Amino acid sequence: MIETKEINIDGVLQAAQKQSIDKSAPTFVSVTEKIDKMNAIDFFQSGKVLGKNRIYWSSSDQQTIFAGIGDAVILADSNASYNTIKNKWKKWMQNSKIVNPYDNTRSGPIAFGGFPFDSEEPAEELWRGFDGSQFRVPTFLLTIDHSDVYLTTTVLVEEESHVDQLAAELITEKHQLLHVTHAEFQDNQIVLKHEVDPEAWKTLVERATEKIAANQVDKIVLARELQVEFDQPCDVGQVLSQLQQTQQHSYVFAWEKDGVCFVGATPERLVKVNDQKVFSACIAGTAPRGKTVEQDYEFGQQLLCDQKNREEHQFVVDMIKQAVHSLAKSVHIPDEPVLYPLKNLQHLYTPVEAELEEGYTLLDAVEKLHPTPALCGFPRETALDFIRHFEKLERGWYGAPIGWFDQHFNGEFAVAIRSALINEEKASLFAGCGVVKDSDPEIEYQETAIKFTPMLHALGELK
Ligand SMILES: C=C(O[C@@H]1C=C(C(=O)O)C=C[C@H]1O)C(=O)O
Ligand SMILES: [Mg+2]
Repeated sequence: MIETKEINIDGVLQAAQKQSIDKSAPTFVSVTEKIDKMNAIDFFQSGKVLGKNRIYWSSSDQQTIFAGIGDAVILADSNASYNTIKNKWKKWMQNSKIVNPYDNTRSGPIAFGGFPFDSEEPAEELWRGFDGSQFRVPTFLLTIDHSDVYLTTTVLVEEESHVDQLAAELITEKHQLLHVTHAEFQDNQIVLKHEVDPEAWKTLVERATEKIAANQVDKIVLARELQVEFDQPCDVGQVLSQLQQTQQHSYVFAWEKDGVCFVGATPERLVKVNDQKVFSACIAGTAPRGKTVEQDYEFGQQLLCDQKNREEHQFVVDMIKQAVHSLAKSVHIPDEPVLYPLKNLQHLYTPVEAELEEGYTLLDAVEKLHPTPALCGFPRETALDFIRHFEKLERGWYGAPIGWFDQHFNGEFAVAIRSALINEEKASLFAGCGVVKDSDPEIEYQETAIKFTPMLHALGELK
């Protein structure tokens, strides 16, 4: 049984309404309480009953986990402007009533969402509804930070709001979410699998290598799609549970909108900012895991010495270094990459640490960094142009920044790879790879095939 500390939500809402009347503007109300231990995926799953949009985020070390239900406040911009999102958030924070007795910003009001991979690509068929940049502050947010568990309730109170009714609704819904003893999960089963035109994709890789050979560009990241069908609507909670259990060292995320859910387990941090300290990461260059310890070691050593993979990696390091230097000081980047082991494959990894210059925020860093050569290529504009014209896939939020920020723009964004867009009985999976001058289309094809596997297994691939 979960006991929450008594907070007089009625009283807070009434005070907020007074504030709304005084300012002739709605008030952003956020109330945080500490609660007993609760499993975040159970919380996510219980949100299904309320029929509201859900979000999920687990940091790659699983020390910070969020699960959110409902849209209390939406920050969106169809042009995917970073500034618009920043300004909208600042405005809400100025018109707010925040009750958070805990000295932990992850427990207060937090916005979750993402920017598209390419702000100039319209959201069409597949990504309908995911146009532009979109963030939301969930009505109910469960935060698990190390061993502390919080529940933050957010609501807008307007001059005309019926606060008694609002308070009653929130209390009922909160009860429904917190008092689930057994969240129900359903096994997913893939019944159909379709790779979208692999031959055309290999031809495209060849075309990219020709462009590289002609010295028009150095690296282009090309992605492809794999479509699957289930025997019944896919249970996203079950997918998250699988990803969380199997994909260590990965950010596990879900962002649901009107029954369509973007889900993934990505190893790639774009940027994290905490009290002006910046952490970014260069992840590019890939090898499979070995079947034995010896073989695994051998593959790892080969990867570390492999010219082609080192080149793929170095473009990312050089660009991130330059971007971070433009808004931060005390930049620390090791000279050599190390291995980043995942369940099915291993990458070359170079961590980046720095201190953000005053006046810059997390969103400035995201804007500067995205898209890195890990997802796009180098030089950026030429690679982007190639992707726009020749890649068949509608990328949407694949390869894009997805993450969260708090009241003071502390937060974290990951790069949304190793991901899938789930729409009831159907899902599309995405995987890409860095094409450089020595790329062989067949080998790149196999690399993307391995990148699909974690998601395929989590979705219930037919064994
Ligand atoms: C593009 C993806 O991954 C990127 C490409 C990699 C590569 O080609 O070696 C490795 C990690 C990421 O930088 C993806 O997983 O979809
Ligand atoms: Mg590669």
